[in-house]
Amino acid sequence: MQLELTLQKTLLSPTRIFQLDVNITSNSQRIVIFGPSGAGKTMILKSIAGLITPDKGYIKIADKVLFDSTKKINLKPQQRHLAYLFQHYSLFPHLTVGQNIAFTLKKGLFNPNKKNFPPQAKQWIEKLELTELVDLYPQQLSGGQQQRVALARALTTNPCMLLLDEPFSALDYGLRHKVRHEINELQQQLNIPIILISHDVEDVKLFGEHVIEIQQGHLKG
Ligand SMILES: Nc1ncnc2c1ncn2[C@@H]1O[C@H](COP(=O)(O)OP(=O)(O)OP(=O)(O)O)[C@@H](O)[C@H]1O
Repeated sequence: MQLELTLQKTLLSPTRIFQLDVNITSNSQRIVIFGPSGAGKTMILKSIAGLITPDKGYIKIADKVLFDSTKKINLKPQQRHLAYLFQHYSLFPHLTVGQNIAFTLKKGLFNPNKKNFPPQAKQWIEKLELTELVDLYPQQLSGGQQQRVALARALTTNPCMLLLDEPFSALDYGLRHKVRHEINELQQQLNIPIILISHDVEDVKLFGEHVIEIQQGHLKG
């Protein structure tokens, strides 16, 4: 999928200034943005998702312009049709697995029904082999299971791209290896484009068809 991105953003804190200034063009279905902690990876991903607004820049995915500071285009996150999977999954602790997955599809104020899920939720519950877990709560799941629930919830909206923010960092070493390979297979099966950010070289090796290295807010090299 074609990605064109130019971003500039300055963040000021009392003790320092952080400047993000990057330019990325890619045709890859599997992009890894790699770099040390604090390099600006999450800021790039959140800018793509529409969760933070760059000072200046341009973001285009496929034929859709998501952000253009000169033309004052800034689509809302829900208009971008992207799914953002956070580092710590952000599941709702008071909702069951099934309700968590159905949550993004619900209309109105009430939580999703505990037993009847919309077809799009059912489809992902089955595909990600979560049928046996639908009645459990997030705290009753392993890290890998929570990860699958978060992924199912992200996929129910039919996103045109998955944004994965350090998706394996909360898992212990053994599970990280297993879940990394599961997600790799799933991405290939679904053929859904991903941008994955990580500071782990194993992610680069497995997912990095196009690797973008970032350091202190700038592309390396
Ligand atoms: N609200 C803020 N105000 C000031 N500086 C900020 C703010 N948010 C982030 N920063 C700074 O921006 C820089 C980039 O942060 P970002 O979260 O994008 O890094 P990262 O590469 O994703 O790191 P990590 O791998 O640790 O998640 C960091 O140096 C951080 O201190």
